[in-house]
Amino acid sequence: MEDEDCPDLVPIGADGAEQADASPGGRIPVTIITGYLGAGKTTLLNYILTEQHNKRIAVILNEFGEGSALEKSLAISQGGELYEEWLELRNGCLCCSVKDNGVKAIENLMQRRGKFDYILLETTGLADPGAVASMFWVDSELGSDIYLDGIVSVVDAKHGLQHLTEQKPEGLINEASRQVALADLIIINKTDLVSEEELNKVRTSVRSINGLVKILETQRSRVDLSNVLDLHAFDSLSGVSLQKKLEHVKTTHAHLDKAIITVTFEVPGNIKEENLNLFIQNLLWEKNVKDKTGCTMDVIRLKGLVSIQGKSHQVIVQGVHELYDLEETSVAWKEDEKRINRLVLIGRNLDKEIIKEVFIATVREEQGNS
Ligand SMILES: Nc1nc2c(ncn2[C@@H]2O[C@H](COP(=O)(O)OP(=O)(O)OP(=O)(O)O)[C@@H](O)[C@H]2O)c(=O)[nH]1
Repeated sequence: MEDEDCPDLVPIGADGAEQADASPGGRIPVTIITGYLGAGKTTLLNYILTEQHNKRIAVILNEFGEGSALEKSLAISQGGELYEEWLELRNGCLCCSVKDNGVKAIENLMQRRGKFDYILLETTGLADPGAVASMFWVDSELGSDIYLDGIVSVVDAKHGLQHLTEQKPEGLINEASRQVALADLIIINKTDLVSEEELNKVRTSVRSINGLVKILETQRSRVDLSNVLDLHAFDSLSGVSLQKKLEHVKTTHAHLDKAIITVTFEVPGNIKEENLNLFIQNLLWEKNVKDKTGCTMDVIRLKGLVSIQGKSHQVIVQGVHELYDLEETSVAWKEDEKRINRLVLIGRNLDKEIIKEVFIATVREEQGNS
């Protein structure tokens, strides 16, 4: 498919002419919608596009088939008119294909800047949303015009448990679990198809993977859009809400061997930025932090608020796979406030005590100083 086939605009609202308020800095948010096959992603997309929210939304559909490129159409009826949106991303290596074609598609979209103010990107049910997120989170050329707002993962209430608990051969990750691990919002959909007991099991399973994520339960992917759009999950604006969340997050326990879990810990005191970088790089890049059995701790998502020496405000730590970022938030440390570092890690082979020990050892020099 040629460049001009990138998604067109989807006018939203009574006449489609009104622009919503610009995002901070005039940048356009990107929300990644992920979830296992048939969970209800397209249903969610259609719901968002047809709800009233005073935004003009561009849609990217990212489909990969078995061995050949697929294309998919999405027809949106709005105000009696039918808009058909197309985007085809060529198949091949998943990450490269997503990256190359995705950036190109966005570049094309950017040329129409001003005509839309939100991007929704639906990944295929088998995609690693982390690879897609990395592309939007760090690309420096695009960084100034768009930003990753959040990852929304739809879970099928009926089949989700089976997908989440499916044992993969050694070394392979369960994609459904990874999608839950990376999510900033989980929508458990199709609740009409399950009993309360079954729903509890799915909810428990989701929570055991991701102790931080907000969970909504619904039918036909109908959710209050304020929970889905403008999450600011990857920028320092989320610092305020993250603080409360971190205080309540608990370390979870694996239901299965090798399952993805959430680990959280607190360490008081100020730390040096370079020591924090060292800790994170050992974990995410060098991968030299091991569990008791010698397995490498595999961190998929990292979030935290820390107290960096010389900084008057809390610093937010964000990580997705091997990428991470530190950014000062608008939350100032109060004069009499106890300085503290809180981290949440989601991944495999995580051992809370070992990670905490490694953290303390890496930042030790600065403990107790202010
Ligand atoms: N019973 C029931 N069916 C639903 C619900 N939500 C969506 N469906 C149906 O489930 C099927 C799959 O929904 P989609 O929105 O296409 O799911 P998807 O995640 O986009 O699917 P893929 O793109 O194939 O991965 C469709 O037939 C929907 O109509 C729900 O809450 N309850």
